[in-house]
Amino acid sequence: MSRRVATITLNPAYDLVGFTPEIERGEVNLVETTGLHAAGKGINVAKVLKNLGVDVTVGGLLGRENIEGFEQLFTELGLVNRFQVVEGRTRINIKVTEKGGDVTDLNFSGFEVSAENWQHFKQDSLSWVGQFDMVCVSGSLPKGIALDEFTDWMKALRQQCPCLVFDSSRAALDAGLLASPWLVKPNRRELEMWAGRALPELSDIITAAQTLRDQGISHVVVSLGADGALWVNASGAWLAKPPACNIVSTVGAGDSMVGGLIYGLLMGETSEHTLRLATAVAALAVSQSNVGVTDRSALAAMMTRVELHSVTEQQQ
Ligand SMILES: Nc1ncnc2c1ncn2[C@@H]1O[C@H](COP(=O)(O)OP(=O)(O)O)[C@@H](O)[C@H]1O
Ligand SMILES: O=P(O)(O)OC[C@H]1O[C@](O)(COP(=O)(O)O)[C@@H](O)[C@@H]1O
Repeated sequence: MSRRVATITLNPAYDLVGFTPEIERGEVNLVETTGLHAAGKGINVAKVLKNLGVDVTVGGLLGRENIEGFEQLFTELGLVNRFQVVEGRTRINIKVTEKGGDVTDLNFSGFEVSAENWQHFKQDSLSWVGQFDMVCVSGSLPKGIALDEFTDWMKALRQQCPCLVFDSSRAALDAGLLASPWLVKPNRRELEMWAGRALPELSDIITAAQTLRDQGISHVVVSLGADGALWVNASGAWLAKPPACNIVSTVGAGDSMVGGLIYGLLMGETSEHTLRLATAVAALAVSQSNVGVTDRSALAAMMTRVELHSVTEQQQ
């Protein structure tokens, strides 16, 4: 029986989120705490999907020593928990928003994964991923997981579940892309790092996205921060732009977009509708301290404010 969606987060995090008018480097900065959330990319995606009414299973690796906040979240949201517990602590990441809306991320390192942990995780995850309509792998890799091991696991995952969604950065992004996932969502900076060059114009981004498509990736969605997102697939290319938003925290904006994309695709919506929805979900996320869709009417209203157009050959 199909079990809808599973998200896998190999390196989750508690996000300590706060606000200070202006960060002064090398000085003592007083920060107003806006939240401490059990998070990490796949967990944020799962939260959005669950809010939208989709059954979600969450998996990956979690540190034993500070697991309670995650267990509480899974129970509260009714997420099916398939995380493997490893020795050590899940990391805490610090996210500080300044008055202009800039966010500084301090992403720390957490537990280290032993060879035995990784073997067990591979075996276990590959025994259940095939039950799902879509599987989303997102985020960085903890210490102990070699890049070639990650590529091999992603390839095996792709065999089990063709609709593999992937969102990562730096070396883990490069390693995961070698498995040709079904959908990938880099942000502009991540795409530039993968491409090894700056991508200043929309046409540069489209060219890089097409290169990824040529490598067997069906859907390439490039998120562009306040400028919105570009989606390139076999049917065309579209650009969505959100309205100007009051920024509380952009943390989880990308994850919210991934959640919206998965939701639209799962529901069989068109690319246009799905991109509009995902852009609206992400716009709501930046106006709050945490991710999630708590008000469906606010989402519907935000969708009407997203500007969306097809990117024609001429514009490309
Ligand atoms: N300042 C903003 N105003 C409105 N929407 C935003 C803003 N920043 C981000 N978003 C939305 O969130 C999406 C993801 O943000 P982005 O910064 O590109 O990704 P990531 O969080 O992965 O770095 C964007 O495509 C956009 O739809
Ligand atoms: O796994 P990474 O790449 O280190 O990122 C982890 C961080 O990304 C987040 O999932 C937020 O991601 P986005 O802002 O890209 O949506 C945080 O919850 C977490 O602290």
